[in-house]
Amino acid sequence: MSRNIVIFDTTLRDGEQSPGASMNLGEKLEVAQALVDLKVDVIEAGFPIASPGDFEAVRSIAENTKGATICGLARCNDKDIDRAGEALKPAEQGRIHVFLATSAIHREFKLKMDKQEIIDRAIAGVKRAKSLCDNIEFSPEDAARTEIDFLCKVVEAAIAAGATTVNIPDTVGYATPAYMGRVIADLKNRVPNIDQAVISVHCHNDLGLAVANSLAAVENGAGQIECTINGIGERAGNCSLEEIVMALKTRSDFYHCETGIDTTRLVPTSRLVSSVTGLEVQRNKAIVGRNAFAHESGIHQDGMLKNPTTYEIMRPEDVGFQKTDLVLGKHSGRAALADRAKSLGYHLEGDKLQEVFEAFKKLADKKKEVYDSDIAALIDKRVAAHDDQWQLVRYELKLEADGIPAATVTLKRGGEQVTDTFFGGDGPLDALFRVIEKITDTQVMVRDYRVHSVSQGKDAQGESTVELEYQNRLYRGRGVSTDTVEASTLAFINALNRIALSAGEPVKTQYRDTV
Ligand SMILES: CC(=O)SCCNC(=O)CCNC(=O)[C@H](O)C(C)(C)COP(=O)(O)OP(=O)(O)OC[C@H]1O[C@@H](n2cnc3c(N)ncnc32)[C@H](O)[C@@H]1OP(=O)(O)O
Ligand SMILES: CC(C)C(=O)C(=O)O
Repeated sequence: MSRNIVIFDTTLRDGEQSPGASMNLGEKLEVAQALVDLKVDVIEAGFPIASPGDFEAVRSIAENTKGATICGLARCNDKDIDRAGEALKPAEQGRIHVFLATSAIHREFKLKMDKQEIIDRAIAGVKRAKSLCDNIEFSPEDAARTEIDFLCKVVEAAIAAGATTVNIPDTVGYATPAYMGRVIADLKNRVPNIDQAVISVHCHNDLGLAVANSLAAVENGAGQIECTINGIGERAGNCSLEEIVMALKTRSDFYHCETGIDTTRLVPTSRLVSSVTGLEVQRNKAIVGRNAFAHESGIHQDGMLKNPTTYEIMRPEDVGFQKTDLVLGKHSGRAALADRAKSLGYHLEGDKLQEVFEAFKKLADKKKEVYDSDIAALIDKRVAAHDDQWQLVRYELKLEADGIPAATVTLKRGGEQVTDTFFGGDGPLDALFRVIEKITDTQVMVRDYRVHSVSQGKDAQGESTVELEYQNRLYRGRGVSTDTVEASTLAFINALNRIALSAGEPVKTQYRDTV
């Protein structure tokens, strides 16, 4: 049976503690709504005593954001707790999160309290918070560096005083997975009232282990994970929400746990947080980085085209990316090149594929990434290099006395030059296309046709693009000229040449002499 793990998001509190990540009220409300859409269970909206702005952010999120528990942080003193209680008043479901450090280092140097004072203060703080709100979380800050016997005592006292969630922070990212797992197992085994509260973990990433430590905690019985979008937070950050959620989902066979997160919202939420905080997501960041579903090497791309499960353990659509990205570069092979060419409207195989592949490898040695426009240019250059391709010599358009268009076109190919005329059609351009079909002996359907200006002024260049259907495949053509009719004619011929290049000899078809 699957166990539900509560996802506690602290992007707006610990995440905002990343240097330079401050968000204004409007941005915080927007992020809070995105977190609701993502379906997190708890949103830690801020630390109300920290400033009037933080108080107003927590109050306003409590008032306006429905669909998640809204939490406010407080030190273990009356002023902080009362301020948090006040900010959370408008919430449908509120939670006060009281923290007090318990490790020897923090007791001695920071708080200057002995063990008994810590226990007494924790009990008093939880009781005060409980008088304002039913849902209370208590965190023994720096728990991972706290003596385990003392930690058990503090946790037992906090639960007895009314804490409904006990959060075990690895405040300085000191734990390792086996160690974190053991702390949680010890609390489960040694604290008599532990089952009266949810055990939570809050892991920092100083050793790059925040997600691994959180997973180890889950494996040993933790029921809540504290995390942030993109893993932002104090210093090296916190456990990344997207990574922990996808680890639990992808390895549900091992953890037998689930979360309520709508994982298709992960990428949009990551982008929103990155844009409001100004903290960029590194390209190779797991789950949401630009390269997370990008493949550049030929062997991987070939495997991906045969079956995506060969090189992907998750589907990009499941986290909110549109699709896998097969990036063409110096490590790519023929399979990926042919696939990309196909998506651009060319169909390469055999010798033609080999010829373009050799030119592609030379280019890829010089360029980091080969873009679609590079591939199209390579293939088009090959088209132009062949004198077995049709070229426009001249064209003439007239309207006959009865208003019927007449298009006369001269095309050449190698040593051959052909002139022909077509009368009729759906207009002058249709007449032009028909006569070209007649000369080239190729019958196509025009699926799309566009003209737009690509430069400015009276002598602006017009660019025409056409999309032709031929034998159930689409071929695109492009033409540029200051004369838009000529641009359209060139685009049509360009597409017909691509048909010839890709499919070998044009298939002879009957010319349609009626519209
Ligand atoms: C691990 C964490 O992430 S905890 C959250 C950290 N986040 C923040 O600190 C962000 C917001 N903080 C702030 O705006 C300010 O620090 C404030 C407003 C909370 C406090 O400011 P100040 O009153 O000027 O105190 P300052 O920050 O200099 O020092 C912290 C004081 O809180 C005490 N303190 C620290 N933690 C606790 C606690 N959990 N319970 C009670 N007292 C605590 C410290 O001992 C120190 O007290 P002292 O001045 O008597 O030595
Ligand atoms: C307040 C606590 C949970 C915290 O942020 C930490 O210990 O890192």
